[in-house]
This record gives sequence, C-alpha cells and structure tokens, in this order.
Amino acid sequence: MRYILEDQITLITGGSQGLGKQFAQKYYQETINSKIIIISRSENKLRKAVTDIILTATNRKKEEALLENDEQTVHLLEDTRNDIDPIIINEHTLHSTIADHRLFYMPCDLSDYESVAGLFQTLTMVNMLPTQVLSCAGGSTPKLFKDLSGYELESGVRMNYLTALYLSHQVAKVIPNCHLILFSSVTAFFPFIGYSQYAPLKVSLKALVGILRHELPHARISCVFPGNFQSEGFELEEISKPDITKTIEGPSYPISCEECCDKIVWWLEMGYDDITTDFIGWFLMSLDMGLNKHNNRSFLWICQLVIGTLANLIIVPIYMLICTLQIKLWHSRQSHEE
Ligand SMILES: NC(=O)C1=CN([C@@H]2O[C@H](COP(=O)(O)OP(=O)(O)OC[C@H]3O[C@@H](n4cnc5c(N)ncnc54)[C@H](OP(=O)(O)O)[C@@H]3O)[C@@H](O)[C@H]2O)C=CC1
Ligand SMILES: CCCCCCCCCCCCCCCC(=O)[C@@H](N)CO
Repeated sequence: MRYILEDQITLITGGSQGLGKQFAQKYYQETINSKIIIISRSENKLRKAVTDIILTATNRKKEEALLENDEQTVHLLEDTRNDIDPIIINEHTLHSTIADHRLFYMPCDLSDYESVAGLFQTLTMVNMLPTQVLSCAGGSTPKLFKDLSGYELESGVRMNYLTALYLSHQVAKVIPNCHLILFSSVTAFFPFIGYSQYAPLKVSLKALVGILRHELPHARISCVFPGNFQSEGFELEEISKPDITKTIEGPSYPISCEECCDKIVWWLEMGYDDITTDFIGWFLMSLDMGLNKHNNRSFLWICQLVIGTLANLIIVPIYMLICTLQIKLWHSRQSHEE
C-alpha cells in the first residue's frame, strides 16, 4: 500500500493542535481532493483549528495571487476569509455539505469505547470511512512517579493508550484494509526518569503494532517514534519536567511541528513503517531491534542491527554507568535541598 497525500479520506486524532493539526494543514494545503477529518475532545479547539487551517491556506493563496497580480482571485479570497464556518460531521450532516468541503471536525473522547464505536457508525452512515487513520492524540505530564496524582496517572493511560487502542480496534473491525499510523515515542526504546505517566503506554503501543501486523494482513500499519518537537503539549510538559529528565533527553533537540510532520511524510512515502524523526531516535531504535524488527521497515535496518549489536556490547554499559551516576547525584542533591 503506497502512502500518498492525494485522493484520501484521512482521519486525524489529536488534530486540534500540535502535530495532528500540522498534518491536517499539510493535507489541506498540498492536495485538491483529499478529505480530512480532525478529532479531539474539545469542540472549541477543533473549530478554531479548522478556521486557522483554512485561513492559513487562504492567506498563502492570496499571497501567490498578489505576486501574479491576479486581482480577481485576491478579491474572491478576501470574501472567503470572513465567512469560514467549520463543518461538523454527525448523523445530520448532508451528503451535499460533505461533497462541498474538504476539512471536517468531530468532537469525541477517544478513551471511551462507546464513543469511538459511535464515531465509526456515523462515518459509515455518511459514507466517509477513512483510507488513512493517524492516531496522533497523546501527551505527557513529566514528573517523578510519587508526585503524580491519581488523576494524572489515569489520564496518561487514557490519552496515550486507550485512545489508540479503541481507534485501532474499530479500524480492525470496520476498515481492515486501511493505512493505520500510530504515534509512539522515542521513550518506547528508552523509558527513563520522569516519564512514568507516559513511556509505559508508548511501549505498549509498540507491542500492539507488532501484534496488529500479524493479525491484519490487509492493513498497512506504521509506527512513528518521534523525538522532541515543539507543540502546545510540549510547552506544557516543559513546565513540570524535572531537570534530570531535561538533562537526559538533551540529545533530542526539539524540532518544529512542521519539520517533524514533513520528515514523517517523507519516510512514509519512501515506504518505511518504523519511523524516527532525529538521529538519536534512529540510534536508540537500533539498540532495540529485537523480534518483529528484522525486516526492511526502518531505514538501513541491517546497519541498525550491526550498530545495535556492537553498541549494546560496548557503548550502552558505559552510558548506563554514567546515566545511573547522574541520577544518583541528582537524587542526593534533591535530598540536600529538602
Ligand atoms: N511533542 C513531543 O515532543 C512528542 C510527542 N509525541 C507524541 O506525538 C503525538 C502528538 O504530540 P503533540 O502534538 O505534542 O500533542 P499535543 O499535546 O499538542 O496535542 C494532543 C492532542 O490530543 C488530543 N487528545 C488528548 N486526549 C484525547 C482524547 N481522550 N480523545 C481525543 N483527543 C484527545 C488533544 O485535544 P483535546 O484536548 O481537545 O482532546 C490534542 O489535540 C502524541 O501522541 C505525543 O505523545 C511523541 C514524542 C515527542
Ligand atoms: C549509548 C546510548 C546513548 C543514549 C543517549 C540517550 C538520549 C535519550 C534521548 C531521549 C529522547 C526522548 C524524547 C522524548 C520525547 C517525548 O516523547 C516527550 N516529549 C513527551 O511528549
């Protein structure tokens, strides 16, 4: 199954902000026929995202028209700027409305199974079953385990695992021949201090992907393991993130959402299905090749196997000595401060 942006019905969870919104923007700007459906819990955020995406695209077209001295198009575009009415998909949405638009939103809490099943019923009813599904919803609250509240622990499981789990389940049942793209994290290869609310769920996604690839022979299942990138969620996580977490993840310098999205699209188009977004991510994946990875799903996989084997023997023990020492020192400094 080739990955192309054009001529698709693409469903993007977490499409109201960050990387999900960036993907929606890319499809909207770079295709003519593709239909895009963004999903998240907050209807307000979704409506704002749709308006933003259409405005940005319109402004860009206007700039192009201005450069070409095409006054008629400029006037036309100025009119559309004032009356953007974001389109919701529900059981009442008319087929003609769907035919006339390309970007839609559906509010849904994806960590509730019945809501996800309802969402797919609606999509079936309006004849908008997706050909590509991007499971971008997720996020972390980095803190020490003991400092997390019960609510934060639960929302980690809901946001990062249940959303993707329930979505994948509906995909398996309703559209078993589609392209499913799950978003894990580099922390799936190296879970470390500060990410207890998050990394275990991203590890679970990696396991789920392995199993779904066995069980769904007609689907294409991709798994993205991003390093840090700047998003609304990232800004928030920086506030509660312990220093030691920032120190350890230093080598994963945050890139922009746009760069991150473009890289992922490029790798998907190249046919890869285990995707990282920076060098350190690719390197950490090579340390974690293991079962289910010995194939050509990731860039230079044979090379990863060799590098991984050597590094696991030589570099990892040294690095882990240093890392353990860093953490020990940090703990003792903390207890002095108290
Ligand atoms: N930013 C980073 O550095 C990294 C991020 N990642 C992963 O990449 C993905 C995108 O990250 P990023 O752009 O930073 O995310 P953000 O935190 O900026 O956005 C998260 C999105 O998920 C939606 N969402 C959260 N919970 C639910 C739910 N229960 N049901 C439906 N929608 C939900 C939010 O909308 P709403 O609040 O309206 O529900 C929002 O649109 C995530 O899976 C993240 O874990 C991986 C590695 C690094
Ligand atoms: C020989 C071994 C060398 C090892 C070097 C270790 C470097 C670790 C880099 C980890 C980067 C983690 C990014 C997390 C992104 C993420 O998921 C969060 N932003 C949550 O959203």
